[in-house]
Amino acid sequence: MGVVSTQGLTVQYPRVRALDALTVEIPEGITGVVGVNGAGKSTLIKVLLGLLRPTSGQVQVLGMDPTTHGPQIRELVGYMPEHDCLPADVSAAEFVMHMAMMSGLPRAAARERTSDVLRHVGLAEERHRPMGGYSTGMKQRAKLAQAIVHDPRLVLLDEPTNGLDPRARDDMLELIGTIGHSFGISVAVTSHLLGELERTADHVVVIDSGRLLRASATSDLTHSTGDVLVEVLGPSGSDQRIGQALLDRGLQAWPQGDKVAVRISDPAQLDVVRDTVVDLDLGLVRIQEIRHTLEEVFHQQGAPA
Ligand SMILES: Nc1ncnc2c1ncn2[C@@H]1O[C@H](COP(=O)(O)OP(=O)(O)OP(=O)(O)O)[C@@H](O)[C@H]1O
Repeated sequence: MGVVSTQGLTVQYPRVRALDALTVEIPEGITGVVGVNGAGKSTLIKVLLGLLRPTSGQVQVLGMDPTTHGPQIRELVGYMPEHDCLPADVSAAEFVMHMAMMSGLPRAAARERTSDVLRHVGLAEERHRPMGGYSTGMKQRAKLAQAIVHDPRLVLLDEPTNGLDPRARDDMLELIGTIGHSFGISVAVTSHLLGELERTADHVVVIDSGRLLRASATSDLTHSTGDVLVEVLGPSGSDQRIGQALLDRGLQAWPQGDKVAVRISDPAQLDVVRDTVVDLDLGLVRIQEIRHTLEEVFHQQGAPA
């Protein structure tokens, strides 16, 4: 069984049905929960934490029902809220330590875990400064630190890359990868950007208007296009030479940046590519499979991205 499973989960607000008969399984590992703003992602997280009672349907988080076992679930689950909710005049060290003790850790253990976790998220140096003076990226990392300080089995991250510049966003995604793959904490991370999580998430759940659009392993969605990208090392113009030589040998090839894309319909054609590079006395850097991006998959299907 997955870390989260829902059956026919419905949440009706007075005017909006935020979740509509949602049946989904979130397995161990890193799962991206993707949907446009208003799709119902935050509502799902609130139900999973036992903070919001569903109108109908069933939910299990780590095998427990949040409507009856909210406190037990919150002991084993970390939560990073979407919006800025950090007290401005408190330092990250004080705040994360406080959250660790709220989760039941004794003072000495809480202090040790706080210092470890702030180091993991890259806030070791700034940990004694009031968080009001932090950049958005630092605030997001402080929110992430409090979500994992009690070493949960599952962490729910609500739009952790919101408001970050591209570099801070990449750092955050890398950190999420480390939490999920090296620390062994399962992660459910929401995003309104379909393509953002494809390198980090093992699984993708796509929600649209409170309904499940798609749930599958990321690698199943981003399946191979059947084309490869060939990168060679040699004097300038080597990519054109290799492209022409491949065309001469009957392959379909076309330039892509400073590399050459080649259509492969038979695995033996990979040998032809390799031999052609050798015959031209060029260095073969890599032959790389070209995969569909998540955005391409969904745009082809006419689904929202
Ligand atoms: N407390 C509430 N009362 C009434 N309607 C709500 C409430 N919270 C959310 N909604 C509505 O429910 C729908 C789903 O909202 P939700 O916040 O779950 O979506 P989301 O996918 O997380 O989007 P966002 O990233 O913008 O928060 C939206 O139409 C929203 O306006």
